[in-house]
Amino acid sequence: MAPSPAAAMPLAAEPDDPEVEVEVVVVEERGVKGGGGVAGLDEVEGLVVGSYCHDVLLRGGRAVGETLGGAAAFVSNVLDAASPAGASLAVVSKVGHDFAYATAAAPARHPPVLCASPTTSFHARFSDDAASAHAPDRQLRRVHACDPIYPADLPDRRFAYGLAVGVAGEVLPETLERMIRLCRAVLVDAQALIRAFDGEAKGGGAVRHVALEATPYARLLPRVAFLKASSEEAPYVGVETARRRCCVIVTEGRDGCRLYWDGGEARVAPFPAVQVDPTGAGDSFLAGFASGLLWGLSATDAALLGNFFGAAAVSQVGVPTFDPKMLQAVKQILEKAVKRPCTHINGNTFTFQRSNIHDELHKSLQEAAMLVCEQKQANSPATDNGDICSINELTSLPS
Ligand SMILES: Nc1ncnc2c1ncn2[C@@H]1O[C@H](COP(=O)(O)OP(=O)(O)OP(=O)(O)O)[C@@H](O)[C@H]1O
Ligand SMILES: O[C@H]1[C@H](O)[C@@H](O)[C@H](O)[C@@H](O)[C@H]1O
Repeated sequence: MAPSPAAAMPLAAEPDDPEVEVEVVVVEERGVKGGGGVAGLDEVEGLVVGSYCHDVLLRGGRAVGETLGGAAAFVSNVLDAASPAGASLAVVSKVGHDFAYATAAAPARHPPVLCASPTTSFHARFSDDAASAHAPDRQLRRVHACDPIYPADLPDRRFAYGLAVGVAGEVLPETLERMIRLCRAVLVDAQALIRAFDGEAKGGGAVRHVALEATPYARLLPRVAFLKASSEEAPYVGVETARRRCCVIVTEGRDGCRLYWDGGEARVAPFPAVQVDPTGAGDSFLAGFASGLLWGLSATDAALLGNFFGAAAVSQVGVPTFDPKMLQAVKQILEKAVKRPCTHINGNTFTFQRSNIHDELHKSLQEAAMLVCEQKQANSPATDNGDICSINELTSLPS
């Protein structure tokens, strides 16, 4: 998998920023010491910033499920499961005293900060006719909003990479800027930047989108490595402008995803899934993608891992539990595929183009994806992932 110089892009560090220069040296030293994990990682730490939340799923006017939500929960779930040995994670998340999932796997591993305000909560109203893969599959209302995450809430140390994954406007522009200073490479979910909330009248504020260019986040884009948006969010991101500043990934539901960088683009094929709940697909995609970069894959190859975990996420309600056999199979595939003992997050540049192992990697992961489908068929609908109530109408959520 030789890096392609034509498609290489420098990391988003400001050359005159002394803080960032120090970080480059420290992380590269860690990376080349090697010998730790399969991809040669030795203590590569990631930073995930975004709050856990409560999700209430509604259909036909009534609640059909209540689950742990928040991109940080889905993202840390995938990164903990799929990263190579030697990679660790710090999660900065805020919840209120009413938080119902402190003992669920992700928050138990990465405890949130407790605030006086209530836990962020969303009502997701599913329509009966989400026919197109690109149609909005649900209407979201933010019912409660926990405190924002301030720059001072971030740990005062350096990270190999960071994921800005707010759901309710909690990642402030100054917090993203601090992340950029602390992390060698930052990956951002557009939903953290472009969500606005209509009047918080009774019943909460409907989630809508604003143009990224009109937000204070826009000026930070040249220092972001990857920006992920769903096809619904893409028009607000302005892909043609944004791709000149960073690599933009647009997820297209069951159709997979597309990557756009300055000078090229690629389509990455999806994996089969039995969809029961689309919530968290984008979050799981982004984390799968980041773990692909950690394994040393090019961006287009890493997007395969994004599609893989996006598909796995829609197969379960709430934060998914992965079959250990499936995870073992995925890691074996990656160990076999990745020969070079380095990670692109630790290198000086990212490469974007598909490598010559892309198709083979897709085929092998497809076999592992079948394990997810088999697991789904073997399990009864209720999953043990911290649901408040079990949901019997799972298959009636739109597919
Ligand atoms: N039905 C599906 N079958 C297979 N893969 C899917 C399906 N739905 C989603 N995915 C995978 O998950 C990725 C993200 O999905 P999608 O584009 O729907 O994100 P999203 O709208 O941001 O999701 P959410 O906001 O619910 O987290 C897709 O790019 C794809 O790889
Ligand atoms: O739990 C979900 C999930 O994190 C989604 O990605 C986000 O769009 C929703 O707002 C949130 O409720």
